[in-house]
Amino acid sequence: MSKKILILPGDGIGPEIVAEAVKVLACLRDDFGLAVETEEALVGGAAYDAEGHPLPEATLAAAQAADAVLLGAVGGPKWEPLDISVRPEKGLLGLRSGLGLFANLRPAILYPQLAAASALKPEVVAGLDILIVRELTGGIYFGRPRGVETLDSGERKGINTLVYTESEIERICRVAFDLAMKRGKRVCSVDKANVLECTELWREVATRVGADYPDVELSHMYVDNAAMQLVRAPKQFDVMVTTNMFGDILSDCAAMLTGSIGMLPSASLNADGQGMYEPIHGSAPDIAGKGLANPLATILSVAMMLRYSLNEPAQAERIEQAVAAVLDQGLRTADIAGEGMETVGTAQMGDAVVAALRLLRAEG
Ligand SMILES: NC(=O)C1=CN([C@@H]2O[C@H](COP(=O)(O)OP(=O)(O)OC[C@H]3O[C@@H](n4cnc5c(N)ncnc54)[C@H](O)[C@@H]3O)[C@@H](O)[C@H]2O)C=CC1
Ligand SMILES: CC(C)CC(=O)C(=O)O
Ligand SMILES: [Mg+2]
Repeated sequence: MSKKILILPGDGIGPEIVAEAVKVLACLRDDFGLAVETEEALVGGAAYDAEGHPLPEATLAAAQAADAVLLGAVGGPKWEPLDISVRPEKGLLGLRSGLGLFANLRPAILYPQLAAASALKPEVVAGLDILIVRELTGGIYFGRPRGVETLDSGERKGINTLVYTESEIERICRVAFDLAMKRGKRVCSVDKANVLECTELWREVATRVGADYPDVELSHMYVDNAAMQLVRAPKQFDVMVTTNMFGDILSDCAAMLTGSIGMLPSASLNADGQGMYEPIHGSAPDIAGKGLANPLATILSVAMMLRYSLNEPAQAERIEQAVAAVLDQGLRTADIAGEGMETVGTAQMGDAVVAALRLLRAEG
């Protein structure tokens, strides 16, 4: 039976990069027998404009009914004047919480072909392969109370709250330890336990969970130091596990070690293995509509979908091989091009990945 994939292009560069990922999916379906069918729906600013809400009920229902969701990005200056409760980003957060996608996996892998594009010296990043495991449905992005209140004095007060229960911390830590068992057997739990009680609890629970994984070496690091260490000596990390906001920030930082934020895919998983897949970047309003965006993070997100939700690891590997092949050919969007290198646009890059896939088939 065909697996159902819901496609949510979103805003800004979202539709441009998703179109390339859909070409790749279509190639796997037509040339490699992948049994998938796709359906498209609105989310984010596009949904707000059409229906007055960034996450229409029909979109959430379609996402819940799908085997997996592929999302581009949401948001942009057009919707910034809106109240936060109806901004495009709220649609994304609603999807994450509505689907229970508490585990966000953000691999930061340096393709050797892009060593020169990394923000760090080649000898510091060669072979880089970090997995950031970010808690995605709790923490300060969801905590209550929240909002802006007006005090008796007339001054306004902004409030957001960092909240985690023990069970929320435990389940994300277990995901991190289980994944570490299949990788380098090291987990670094990132917190701010020196000042935030909530993350003092995080550290305690991470330590308790770690006791169930005697083969995994657990370390703890404050988030400020972790940001610095990522830039100083990133290869000390294998799996990093952290809160929603810290993981959001650290993964953008890690992206630059791989050459560009346009290279980092992600998987957001719930307890049933259902997932949403998206690049870690946003809607990039500065380059939207220009055909300049790098579609590889979105294409690599399809590979993660095949691996984590559709149980098609061989198809996932094909995509990864095809991406490596186009990089070998020297194809570069502007964000990963070295000085003086020729660049290609979004659609050319997507077409090249499809051509590389077809070549793999021809080569048997
Ligand atoms: N998952 C999502 O839908 C996310 C949405 N956003 C939203 O996106 C909008 C823009 O946010 P920013 O802070 O500017 O972050 P951004 O990630 O959209 O862009 C940051 C910088 O990276 C570049 N960039 C991003 N993706 C790229 C790609 N595929 N290829 C080449 N360059 C790329 C952009 O051109 C920009 O210079 C905001 O409305 C924000 O709320 C931000 C992050 C994630
Ligand atoms: C709406 C934001 C929380 C999205 C974001 O920056 C992210 O998930 O990386
Ligand atoms: Mg982010």
